[in-house]
Amino acid sequence: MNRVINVDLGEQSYNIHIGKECLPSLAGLLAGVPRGSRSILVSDDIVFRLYGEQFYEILQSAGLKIEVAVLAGGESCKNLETLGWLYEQMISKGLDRQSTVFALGGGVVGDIAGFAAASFMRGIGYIQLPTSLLAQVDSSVGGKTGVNLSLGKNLVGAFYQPSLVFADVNLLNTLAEKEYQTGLAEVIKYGVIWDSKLFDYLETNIESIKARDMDCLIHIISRCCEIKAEIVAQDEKEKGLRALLNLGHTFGHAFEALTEYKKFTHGQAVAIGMVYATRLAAATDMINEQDAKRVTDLIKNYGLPLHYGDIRPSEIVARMHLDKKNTGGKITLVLPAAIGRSEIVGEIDPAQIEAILI
Ligand SMILES: NC(=O)c1ccc[n+]([C@@H]2O[C@H](COP(=O)([O-])OP(=O)(O)OC[C@H]3O[C@@H](n4cnc5c(N)ncnc54)[C@H](O)[C@@H]3O)[C@@H](O)[C@H]2O)c1
Ligand SMILES: O=C(O)C(=O)C[C@@H](O)[C@H](O)[C@H](O)COP(=O)(O)O
Ligand SMILES: [Zn+2]
Repeated sequence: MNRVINVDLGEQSYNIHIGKECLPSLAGLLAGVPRGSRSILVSDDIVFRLYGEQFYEILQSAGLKIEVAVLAGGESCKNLETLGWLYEQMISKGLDRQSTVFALGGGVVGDIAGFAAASFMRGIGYIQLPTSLLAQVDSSVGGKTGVNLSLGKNLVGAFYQPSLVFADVNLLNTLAEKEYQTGLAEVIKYGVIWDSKLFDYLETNIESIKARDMDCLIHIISRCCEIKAEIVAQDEKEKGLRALLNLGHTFGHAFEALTEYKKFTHGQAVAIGMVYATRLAAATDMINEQDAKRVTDLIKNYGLPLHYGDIRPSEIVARMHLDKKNTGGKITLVLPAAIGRSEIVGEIDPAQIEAILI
């Protein structure tokens, strides 16, 4: 039986299905997808090679006319050029306003395909089929779609909700170790911002989680999706509360952009960002030393990096000024106050940030 979590957004509400070896149940969930028009399965090279045929057959067996578009994949392809290419594919393959986009892959595919769906012919339906841990716990839920610019992450995009999220945890068996760790960074984030019990669970079950025990994964993915659904239902467009999901991201996005999206995965950059957000919180007595140590130790114990390397602190702070949470040129950050509780703090002095970037 799949776990089902509802994202309660009025007319835009949808379900997240999470299960083990649950692919056969997907076809039965597609009743609402219009059959008269062509749909498109968007994926990346690696995922399509592993799972493309299987998903293609499931979608066909549900009576859909399916076209395919395969991106090169990786963070450096999450840009306007790839988006333009995808629009051309959608036009040349005969998609129309009743068409549906199926995003099969990690967060990169999900964010690009979601934004293509949001903007193609002013918006068509889309379904998230997340295949990475990061996508199953975070990016497939909540409707943030978009692409990067060379100046900064996700600077162009839309809030646009999918009609279904379907996650088969068994797909994670083929995920490279670094990509698995990258998803764990976002999982740790949920523990720090919202749920001390989840944080304890991550500390206690480290060996089973590292070994990708399926029951642990179902527990973690379900809990992260529940938290995200709760936050998004209260603040879909990030007027306030939703910004908590950005813990570590203002630093992390700067690390990613300054290394041309090549040195760190998103989760690695967020992990380092959480270390520095925690350091800043400790320096301003917002969090006690013991909790601050627990955050950094957990990140380290899951094999994630703790330092950004040889980027100049002044450049990091300059990039942090481009973050979408800022207003009037002042930096806003999410800082941890305790395990399970973080706060959105505005008007942070850039010199204070630079001082902890050691
Ligand atoms: N929209 C949101 O709310 C949100 C949330 C978090 C992150 N993001 C975005 O998500 C992106 C990162 O996502 P990601 O970590 O999934 O990266 P990704 O999409 O690049 O996937 C990572 C790598 O894993 C491969 N892969 C994916 N599933 C696989 C599987 N089952 N087996 C083997 N290989 C597999 C991919 O081909 C890729 O090489 C970033 O661009 C980030 O900004 C968005
Ligand atoms: O869903 C959200 O809200 C998040 O902030 C989740 C983040 O993990 C994710 O990386 C998101 O894409 C960052 O959003 P951004 O608005 O800072 O670009
Ligand atoms: Zn993120």
